[in-house]
Formats: sequence, structure tokens, C-alpha cells
Amino acid sequence: MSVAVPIRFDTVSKVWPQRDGQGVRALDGVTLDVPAGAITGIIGRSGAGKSTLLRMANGLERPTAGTVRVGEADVGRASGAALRAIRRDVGMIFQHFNLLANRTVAGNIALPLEIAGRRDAAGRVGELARLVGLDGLLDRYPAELSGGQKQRVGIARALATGPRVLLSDEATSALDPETTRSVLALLSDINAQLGLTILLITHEMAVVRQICSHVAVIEAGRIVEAGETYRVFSAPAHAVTRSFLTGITTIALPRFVAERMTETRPQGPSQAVMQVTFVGQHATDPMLSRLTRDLGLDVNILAGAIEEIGPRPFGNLLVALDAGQAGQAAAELERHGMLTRVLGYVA
Ligand SMILES: Nc1ncnc2c1ncn2[C@@H]1O[C@H](COP(=O)(O)OP(=O)(O)OP(=O)(O)O)[C@@H](O)[C@H]1O
Repeated sequence: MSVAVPIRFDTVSKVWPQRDGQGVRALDGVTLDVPAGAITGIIGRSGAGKSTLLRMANGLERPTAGTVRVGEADVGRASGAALRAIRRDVGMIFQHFNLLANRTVAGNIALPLEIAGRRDAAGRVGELARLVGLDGLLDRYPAELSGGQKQRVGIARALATGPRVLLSDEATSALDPETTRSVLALLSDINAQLGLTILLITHEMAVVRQICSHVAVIEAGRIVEAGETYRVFSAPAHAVTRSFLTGITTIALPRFVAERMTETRPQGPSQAVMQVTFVGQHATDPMLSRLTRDLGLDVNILAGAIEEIGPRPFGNLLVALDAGQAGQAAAELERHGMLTRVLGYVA
């Protein structure tokens, strides 16, 4: 097992030049420690700067200011042989797999070994294929593979040179949910077996929830929150973090409510449909009885589930209550550490 290395971004900025001379500030003073041997997710909305940040970890992009280190190597300033050595040490997988269509699975996996002039390619390819579950498919061409199998080839190829770091650029975004889960499970196994550092970018909270022990939330080129996944999502301080958290539940509104719900509050009496999200110890709080008993509110449960972020509980409840009392209920729930969001109104 290779010794894992940390990745350190120190006040990294990136300005893309533009024709108008203004420039786009894609990253704005990012400082982030990616721990060695862990799986860290960077989550953010489209255009937040995720790809730009990730691509700095193997020198595909250079910072305008600041330092990027992988272990002891200064990636942003490396060139020539030093940069090639970093690229062998930092594998990468991609959303659209980036396989060569005219090479077989074996040929694709062998490519980095051939580039590195390794003579042990054949044996190594077999070993990697077993590791990612592609036994028996070595002679197939990419067009003959499913999306999940293609990504397994991508993973095997990224691991060919024995890197200590694996970067993942939205590697499961083009896959269906079940294939996504199996590819994420593979990444998790690889992390456990090989002990390498995995840094991934995603806009999907489900990915973070399934495999990331650590997370950083990025918004407009800045890291707004970072740390252990569970801690960050137990007490989300930033609106973007909260929106990712309330967006991940698998529970859905019953159809008879969803079909009648309006975005704005109708004239006359109506019910507010509210999502209540609770993490950690609150997951088992007697929340509804508190609303009923302490505030005298009538609350109807529409749907609910206790799910998990990593090993910890994370609950979501959809409730309906008098629209005129929704503000008061929300304030009380938030005071007890829960997150609330009015989804709409039903007359
Ligand atoms: N090569 C480039 N030239 C100019 N501007 C760029 C370039 N690459 C990215 N940008 C800009 O930098 C900002 C951050 O882009 P980036 O691709 O890093 O975001 P992202 O979070 O990965 O988005 P997405 O999820 O949509 O891929 C955006 O405003 C984008 O338009």
C-alpha cells in the first residue's frame, strides 16, 4: 500500500482572462486541506469553481496566485519531468470517461503504463481489471460497454501508475442512480484497499452522503464551509450548504398534495407545506409534540423518513400546518436546531 499524501490549497486564486480585459475570477483565495487517505468531496453549484480547483491538483490548470501542494510537490510551479512525475502520482477520472474508442479495455488501461515505459504492462492490466471488476472484458471496445463498465475502465486506467491521489471530475454524473451507487462503492473499496487520497467534485449531495468523510462547499470561487461531512451538515452555517442538505431526501410529497400545491399563499385559509430537516440528536427529538403542546399548533404529517449521512441519522419530515402559523412554527423549530423550508401552500 502506498503512503497517502494530503493536498493543500493555500490562498489559491484563478482569474480567467476575457476579451473585455476584466477577467473572470473563478477562484478567490481558496485555502483547503484535503486530508491524506480520506475521501473528500467538493460540492457546489454550476460555475462555482469546482473543476478549476480540481484541475489544479494535477497541474492541468495553474493558479494565478497561491500554492497547490500534493504531498511535498508544488504542483502550480512544476514543469517538465517534475510535472510528469506528479501526473503519475495523481490519477484522474472524468464524467464522460475519456476512453480511446479504437483501443480495447486492456489497451485503454495499459496506456499510462506504455507512456511511462513500463514493461510489466500486461500483468498489471490483469491485476487492475480484477480490482475494478472487469474480468473477462479485456478484449471489448468502449462502444461495447455500459456506462458503469466504461467508468470502471477509467478508474483502472487512473490507477495504472500506482498513484497516491485519485481525482474524480463528476465521475458518476452521466450514470443512473444504481450504477452511480456501485461505482461509488468501488471508489470507497479502492480507498480502503489502497489507502489513497480521493478528491472528487460533484453537484450531487447523494455522492457526498454515500462516500465522502470530508466535504468542502464552494460558492462563487470561495470555500464557504469545510470539514468532516457529518459536522458540516449537522450545523450548516451557509445558505448553500443548507440548500444541499434539504435537497437530498428521497421522500416525496403525496401526489394529492403535490398536485394542489401553489407557490404563493392563496387568499383565504390555507395550509403551508413545510419540510423539516433534522440532523444528529434532533433526529429523535419529540418535535411535533413540542409544537402541539408548547405552541398549540395542529400539525399534519404528510411524509417522513430517517435516512443517513455516513453512519449518522438525518431526518426529513413533510408537514402541513395553518399558513398563518407557519412562521411561528419555523422559528420554534429553528431554535431547536432544525432546518425548515416552506415548499408551498394548499388552499
Ligand atoms: N477556460 C476557461 N476560460 C474562461 N473562463 C473559464 C474557463 N474555465 C472556467 N471558466 C469560468 O470559471 C468559472 C468557474 O468554472 P468551473 O468550470 O470551475 O465551475 P464548476 O463549478 O466546475 O461548474 P460546472 O459544475 O458547471 O462544471 C465559471 O464562471 C466559468 O465560466
